[in-house]
Amino acid sequence: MSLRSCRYLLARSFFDGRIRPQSSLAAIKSCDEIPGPKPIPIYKIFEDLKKNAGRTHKMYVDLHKEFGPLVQMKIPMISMHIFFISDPDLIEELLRQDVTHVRPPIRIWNDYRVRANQAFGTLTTDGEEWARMRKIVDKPMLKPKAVDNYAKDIHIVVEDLLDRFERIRGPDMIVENLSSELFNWALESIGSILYEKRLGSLSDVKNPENDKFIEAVRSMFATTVYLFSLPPLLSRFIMRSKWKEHEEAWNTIFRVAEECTSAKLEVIKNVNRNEGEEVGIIEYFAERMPLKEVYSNITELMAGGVDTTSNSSQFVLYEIAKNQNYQDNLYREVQENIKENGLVDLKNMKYLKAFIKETLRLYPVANSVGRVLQNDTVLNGYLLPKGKMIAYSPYALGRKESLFKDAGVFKPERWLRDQPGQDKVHPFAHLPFGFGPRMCVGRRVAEMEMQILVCQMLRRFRLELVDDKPIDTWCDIIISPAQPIRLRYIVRK
Ligand code: HEM
Repeated sequence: MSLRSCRYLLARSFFDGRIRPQSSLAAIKSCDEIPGPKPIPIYKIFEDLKKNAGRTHKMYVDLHKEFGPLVQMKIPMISMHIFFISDPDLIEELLRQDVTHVRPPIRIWNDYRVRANQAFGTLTTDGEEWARMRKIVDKPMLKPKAVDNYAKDIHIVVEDLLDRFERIRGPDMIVENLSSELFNWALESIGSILYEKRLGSLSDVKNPENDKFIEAVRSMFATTVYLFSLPPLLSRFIMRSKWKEHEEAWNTIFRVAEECTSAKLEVIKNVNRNEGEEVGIIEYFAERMPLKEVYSNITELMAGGVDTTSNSSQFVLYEIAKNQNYQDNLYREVQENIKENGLVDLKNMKYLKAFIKETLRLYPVANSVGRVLQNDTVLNGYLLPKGKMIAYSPYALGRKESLFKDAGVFKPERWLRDQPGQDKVHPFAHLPFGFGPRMCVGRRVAEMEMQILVCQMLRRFRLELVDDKPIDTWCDIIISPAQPIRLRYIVRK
């Protein structure tokens, strides 16, 4: 940015009142002065992608170690200019003042919707359209009372998973392919909430459509890594086969979700409701948004509900098996909170919640959470112009020693506030679900699914690691285990 345009932005920001009067004009620096690596030329993008395959989350750790809490990255040929922050005070300043909640779009996802004549859902849209839809989606997805109503179904799905584990365990008590089992469980859980019916992902005779959906979500994320940093037209031209794979993945995702949604809409047509009667999610949406948006939002919720909860749950089970003393603590808490109806009362389970929080600190699903600045903004003494992208990496924050003592150590106690001598954690140092009105809409469902999974799993099994080989993380848009997690499931007497 030239000095002239920088001065112009500064002057404009003063008039707009976005720079506090005490900030002296001379002290505010241009964003060009923010430290960062040398811009990647376009011909090196593929080399860079290859070099960092699966490790972009670790790259963010390295970036902040080398360049500090505010870093800039540039790919000039495609006009990509993004800032990364890892100081929770700055993250708080940014997210609290942000009233527009515009996330950097993943252009190929949007491009697919336009080309396939599909509507956008809350995941892919912004501005007034997003705000209108999000208001509708929030109620059945985030309101605690609404989410409590899903507990019974989530519980039944977990029990089916555990019955299945007992059936498929080998003589050595090992369940192979945990990731596939948990993908199916997560799909079954979100399906039971959205469609109020069972999809059959956990039965021995499976519906092939479920496998196709799971594979399509995996492929959609995996191909996104290659395609998203280029303009859609260019990536379609240069990486034809990846584009085809990406498009086919979305076709399957939309087709399977649409078939389930249409079947539910057919059922709803024939139901006579009493005034004020509680309705399910699809009916609730259908009364409040155009049909095309019902389809797109249900599709995005179904797709968003699979890899996220399943990968996090894999890490939760791994840490339980790895830390037998923590497993004992968890089991004790579960036993103390069994209600008369046989279900576990999740409300008071502080240790369980701390355990899941600690898992998401070390293994957050989202690689980065970003916003597009809607105003010229001064952050850390630099002027960041309107329209620029800014992001934080939950993984880099979680691994930062200055924010978490013994950052590499799994220690659920750090989240128990009533324990003496606990370090105070900055509230903006741990945001695995994002923050504010744009926060993950599936958060409460995901938390409840994981909590019920752990409780019921521990009531039935003691978990043990098969071997001591460390498990690394892999990242393609979302973070997952780099190696298969192999556990023994020993039935409790
Ligand atoms: C451990 C589980 C999960 C994690 C860690 C997670 C994380 C996130 C994060 C970081 C965001 C971006 C938030 C922001 O920009 O501030 C997000 C958005 C979103 N998530 Fe999740 N998620 C999880 C589970 C789920 C589930 C189960 C669903 C579906 C039921 C879901 C659906 C969505 C959707 C639709 C959005 C976009 C919302 C919007 O932009 O308005 N997520 N999630």
